[in-house]
Amino acid sequence: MATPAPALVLLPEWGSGHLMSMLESCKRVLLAGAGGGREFSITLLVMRPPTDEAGSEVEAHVRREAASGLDIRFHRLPAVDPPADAAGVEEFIARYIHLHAPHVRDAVAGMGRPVSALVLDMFAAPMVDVARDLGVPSYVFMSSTGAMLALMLHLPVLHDRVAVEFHEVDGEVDVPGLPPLPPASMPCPVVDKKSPNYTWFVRLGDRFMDATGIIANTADELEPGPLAAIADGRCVPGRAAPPVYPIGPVLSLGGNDKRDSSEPPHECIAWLDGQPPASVVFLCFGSMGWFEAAQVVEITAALERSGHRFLWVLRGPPPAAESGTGAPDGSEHPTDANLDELLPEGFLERTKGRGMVWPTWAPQKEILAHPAIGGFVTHGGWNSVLESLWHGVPMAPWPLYAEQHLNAFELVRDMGVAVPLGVDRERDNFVEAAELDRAVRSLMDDASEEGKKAREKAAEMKAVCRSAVAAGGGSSHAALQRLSEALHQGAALPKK
Ligand SMILES: COc1cc(-c2[o+]c3cc(O)cc([O-])c3cc2O[C@@H]2O[C@H](CO)[C@H](O)[C@H](O)[C@H]2O)cc(OC)c1O
Ligand SMILES: O=c1ccn([C@@H]2O[C@H](COP(=O)(O)OP(=O)(O)O)[C@@H](O)[C@H]2O)c(=O)[nH]1
Repeated sequence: MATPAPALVLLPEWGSGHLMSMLESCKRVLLAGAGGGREFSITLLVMRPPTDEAGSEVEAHVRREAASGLDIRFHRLPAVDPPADAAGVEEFIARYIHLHAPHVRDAVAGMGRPVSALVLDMFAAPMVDVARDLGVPSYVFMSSTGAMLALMLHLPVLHDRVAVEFHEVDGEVDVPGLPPLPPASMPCPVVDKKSPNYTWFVRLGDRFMDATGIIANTADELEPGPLAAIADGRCVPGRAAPPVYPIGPVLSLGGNDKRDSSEPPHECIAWLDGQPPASVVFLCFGSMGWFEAAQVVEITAALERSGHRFLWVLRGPPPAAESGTGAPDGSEHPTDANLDELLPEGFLERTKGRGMVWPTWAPQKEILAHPAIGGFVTHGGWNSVLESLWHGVPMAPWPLYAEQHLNAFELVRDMGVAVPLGVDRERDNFVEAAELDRAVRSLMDDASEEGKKAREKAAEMKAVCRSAVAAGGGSSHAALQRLSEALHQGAALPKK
């Protein structure tokens, strides 16, 4: 009897940005392997998400992927009780995932076939120990930037070197491979060293070092500085980091992404069809972004003043925002906005013909692909950034949560694909109307030198992204081949 194809066993965090980006990346491994005579199968370990909303999203992904025709199996892990005493979101996620360790162990041990990798979400990195005990390789999947990866690997070193809070540092924070970092660009989980979130991030960075490899949704040419720093062993002096495989950009597909060509276009797309090329600024803030009424007023004032055409995805507060009882994993989604309540009187009439406000989930990838889009005001989530770069759209980053302040810094200062937007981090990332107006003009005005540079750089990055994943010489394609080979070589039957 033929030996079954070795398995890639995936343990994603349940959030769509993490789960789909890991799965899409591993599907590429599957397809690359099949082309090179290296067969793999995928088994996705499904944790019961901590909220019903996340549960329904995961189920929708499972149903769709089960019907994809690829060799993807789903293994539901037994439910565990969520930690009741977690003080922060990242702590909650990491601890909740870690409680599944015995079930992950049982699932991998019982695969009944060689295992090429236990592929772990960044929040699941401590489970490299499970893989080691079973004698199978472990890979961390980094759904964020190479810069965030360099920072996380370096964090245990920074922890020893920098005794004070980062905002108390005199000057900037040095992370190998990055320009000196203003403390205001540090990611949310590390801004308070007394928080268990910080402790977890130090621990996660440390455990990344014990993985067999790291799969990253980025490309060598997009982030040469941080990726070289990691490869040269500069992030943790005296210790070589695991090999990093930058196989991106992998654009993650969500549930609403695939439109049948026989369907009429989405309303946003139909509206864009009537706009001149590169004339519309698109504003959209990820799966969790929403604004208080006072901020909405500032945005409307800026959009009225700038005079530019706009498509604005405006969402309302999540149901729990009023009661202050958010989801423990921080994943509560905004509601559909009530435009009559949120927008100042007369705004829609005054901007009629040149502006559209869309109050619910929008087809962001399709929108960014539309020729009418000339710029993107984005929260700077890494998936949104990759989608923007894929289509050569310059950005103005408005970071809101997670690692997005770091992403914003990298986009403006390192990659040059974005114009800066002044965000007041002390005031819940508030942006004044005058500042948004200035940034939109800078991004969109033909005469703006700053915008011109960002547009040119974004166009360059579009070419870079596409050539990186191209067969026959693309750096990400080559990384995928190296990864496929390493996975093929490393396959081992789990020890019982
Ligand atoms: C990458 O660094 C961080 C990521 C997160 C984080 O946490 C999270 C938790 C959930 O339960 C559901 C989620 O969807 C979710 C998403 C999330 O980060 C997003 O990940 C994207 C990449 O896949 C992207 O980079 C976005 O910018 C993120 O918003 C949290 C965190 O600390 C708060 C991180 O440092
Ligand atoms: O109205 C929306 C809002 C978001 N997205 C998609 O949701 C993902 C957001 O991921 P990102 O990493 O940018 O941010 P997160 O939501 O995880 O913070 C991206 O693929 C977007 O295209 C979308 O399609 N429509």
